[in-house]
Amino acid sequence: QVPLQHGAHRIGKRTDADMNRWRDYGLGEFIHMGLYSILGGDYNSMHYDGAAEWIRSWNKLPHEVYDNLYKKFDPKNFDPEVWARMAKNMGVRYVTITTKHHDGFCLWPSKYTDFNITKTPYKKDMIGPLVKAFDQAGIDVYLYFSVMDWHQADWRYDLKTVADSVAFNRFKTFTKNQLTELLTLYPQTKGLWFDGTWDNSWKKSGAFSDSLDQYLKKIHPGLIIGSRLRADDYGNRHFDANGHLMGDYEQGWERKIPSDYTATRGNDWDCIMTIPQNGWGYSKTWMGHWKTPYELIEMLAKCVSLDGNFVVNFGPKGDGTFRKKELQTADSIGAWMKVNHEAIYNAGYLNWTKQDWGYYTRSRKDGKIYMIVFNVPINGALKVSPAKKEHIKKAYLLQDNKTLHVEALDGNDVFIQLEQKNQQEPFVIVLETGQGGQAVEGENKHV
Ligand SMILES: COc1ccc([C@@H]2N[C@@H](C)[C@@H](O)[C@H]2O)cc1
Repeated sequence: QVPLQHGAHRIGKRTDADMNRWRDYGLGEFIHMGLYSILGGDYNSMHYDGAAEWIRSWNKLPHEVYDNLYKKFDPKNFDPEVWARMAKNMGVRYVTITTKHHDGFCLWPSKYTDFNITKTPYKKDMIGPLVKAFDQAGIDVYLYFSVMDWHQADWRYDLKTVADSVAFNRFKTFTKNQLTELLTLYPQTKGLWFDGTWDNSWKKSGAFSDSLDQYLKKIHPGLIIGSRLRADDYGNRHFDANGHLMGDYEQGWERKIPSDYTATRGNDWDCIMTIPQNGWGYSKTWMGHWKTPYELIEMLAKCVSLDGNFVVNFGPKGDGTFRKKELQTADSIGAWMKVNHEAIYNAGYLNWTKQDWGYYTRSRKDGKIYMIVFNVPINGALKVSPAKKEHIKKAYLLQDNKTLHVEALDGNDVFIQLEQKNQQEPFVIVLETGQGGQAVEGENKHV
């Protein structure tokens, strides 16, 4: 064990009520809205092929052109109730909204910089109405905040000179002030989602990141902060020099999902995912493959089966509306969740052997076991190998309670026989199990 002042202060999961609520979310939504939403990845009829919210870093776009976009920022058709209803219908239980991305533009009336929404034609605060609308819809709100701030003269990528450190100390104070402002203006906020913390300047500020984390939780008890905020004494991020997670959950799964349970290291975690291949802010022309609702539902099932949450990102247009394909995606996921949410909400990992047909989840409320089926075998027989002392007593379709035939195999394995094999979308089977005792009777019991 390396002695650390600013490594993990808690070993193992955080288990208070706020964190237990976070663990049970299952499905979430991310929203990226900012000046970049105006351009949609294009400038001067050229298309930037990077992530649209990074267009300011494109050498074909002069910084002062980008930074003057605030003069055009006017989401005329923005309606927080519409955003909240879309999320509610999709079945999400938490939403993370960008308050300030790397470009430094603030969607709230910050008194620490004029580069904020009150100086735009729109003038009004967007964060307050969104927090209120989501909160009233029963959706927990988290605020995305980029530490890296390209607009602030005191931002530094590295600390090479005394002057760098003097400037960066001013920057740290600015950052702490803005975060205090956000938590004071929007007390319903359940957590902060930090980004832009990979540069050397921040890696050398482990002590500050630790004291900031503790300060924010002191002024906002219960606040949830992932592992992307802190650096330890040696600049390690997410996991300290002793391999312990620094944060309330692992926040590294961006556009990727753990391969198996081992890869989660037993921590809480969530995966944030773009619907296109990459790109978080609105892009007029989507590059590459647009994930279907089927693919997103399979990612959701996989995340929950590995004790994580799954968060789908949306990038509204500069006028404050969502593109049609995003609305359709939210609708399709919502339709599936209406029927199958029992297998997703308050559910998590089950230590049974993974089978080809799909994923197991187990309810944290009543221990019920769910099979989320994506691949039906040609013979319609779904293999289930319960853990040693667990036996399948009954199997039925969640959508219509139809009991399915269970055939005992060797040991306490079973085949669950599907009567029809032409399902058009993923479906859920509920398993009722008994500890010990007699397995389900099978006609041709193998001896
Ligand atoms: C590969 O480097 C990056 C840096 C920043 C990001 C930002 N994190 C996501 C949550 C988006 O905000 C993206 O701009 C993504 C990849």
